[in-house]
Amino acid sequence: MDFAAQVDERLHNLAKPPGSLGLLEQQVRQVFLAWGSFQEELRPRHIIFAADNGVVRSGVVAQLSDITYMQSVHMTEGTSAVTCFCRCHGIPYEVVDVGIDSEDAVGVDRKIARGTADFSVQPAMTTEQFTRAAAVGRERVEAAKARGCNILSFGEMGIGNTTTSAAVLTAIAPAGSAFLVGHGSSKGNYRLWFHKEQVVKEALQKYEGEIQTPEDALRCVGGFDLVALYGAMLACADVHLPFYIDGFITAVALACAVKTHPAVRQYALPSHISREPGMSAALRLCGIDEYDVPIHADMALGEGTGAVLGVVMLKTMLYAVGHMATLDGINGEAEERHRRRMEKGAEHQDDR
Ligand SMILES: O=C(O)c1ccc[n+]([C@@H]2O[C@H](COP(=O)([O-])O)[C@@H](O)[C@H]2O)c1
Ligand SMILES: Cc1cc2nc[nH]c2cc1C
Repeated sequence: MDFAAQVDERLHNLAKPPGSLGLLEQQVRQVFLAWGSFQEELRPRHIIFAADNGVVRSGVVAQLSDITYMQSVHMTEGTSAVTCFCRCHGIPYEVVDVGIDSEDAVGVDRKIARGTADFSVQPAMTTEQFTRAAAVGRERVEAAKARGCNILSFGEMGIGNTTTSAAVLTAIAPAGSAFLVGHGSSKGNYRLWFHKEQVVKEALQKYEGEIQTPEDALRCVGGFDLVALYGAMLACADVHLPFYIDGFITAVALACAVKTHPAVRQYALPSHISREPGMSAALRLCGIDEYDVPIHADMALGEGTGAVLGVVMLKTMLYAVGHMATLDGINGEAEERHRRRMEKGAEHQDDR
């Protein structure tokens, strides 16, 4: 029996109606297949790539870009949403500074530049910067693997990165795809939203001749966080490490990675559906349907909040797989109990 058949048999034989744990079962199945073995313990790590985006100078966000630096510092101190989620569940994490606009680095210092260039004026980064950012992602995954991690979750922090993600997605999605640009962290600000759409549209016209591949799109209109995520996801496929994506930004990085190297899909687990309108389109490019996503909770924070919740669900499910009674066992017990009850019933009838 090949390993996939063994996994199916094991899950099918848990003491519950087959398939009744829905996506939890499907995800634990995917993780066993990614590992190529049954492992009982989850050794997670959450990796957050943080960077600033030059396109904020085109007025696409309402927030100060200084929030990238401040929130990344809070992450290292454990006082951001995602790092509270991690601490609550004992999940180790790291913040990787791939390009925060600050003199001092935050967390793991892999700063490539103090933010990207404004893509409405020039390509977001040079080819050399692209290569370095992708290598940072790969290096962090290899380091996690060397530490013995068997599951990763990815998050990001970067004011302006819903604009870079929408621009990359527009470049790689089928022509004419609608609703790829969203409100980002400025929910309900329609003036900003229209402007953002315009900035994305004009940039894609500007780089039309230059963008042929997902990598071109990431370099011209992406960000260092997106590129590091992209490099990290490619590396996960190479070292057989399954990983959870989070919201819109990580979904766009995944769409690029799957387009470049389709095997990445086998290692990628969706966690939640972001409120950003482009989320579903990005997932569909990866072959993931909205119904394949376990958490529909109107979240749109980023940082990897949904991804960490995915890890928590997986840990719960893995424990259940390791400790649940079997269907064969419970069926046998039920038959035995039934037989004894019938015998008892017959004895009572004899008594009468
Ligand atoms: O992950 C998402 O789906 C998501 C949706 C909206 C906002 N965000 C977070 O908010 C920031 C980007 O929003 P914005 O408006 O500055 O482009 C960035 O730090 C992301 O982590 C993240
Ligand atoms: C406060 C704040 C926290 C964030 N975390 C991720 N993106 C964010 C954007 C803002 C504005």
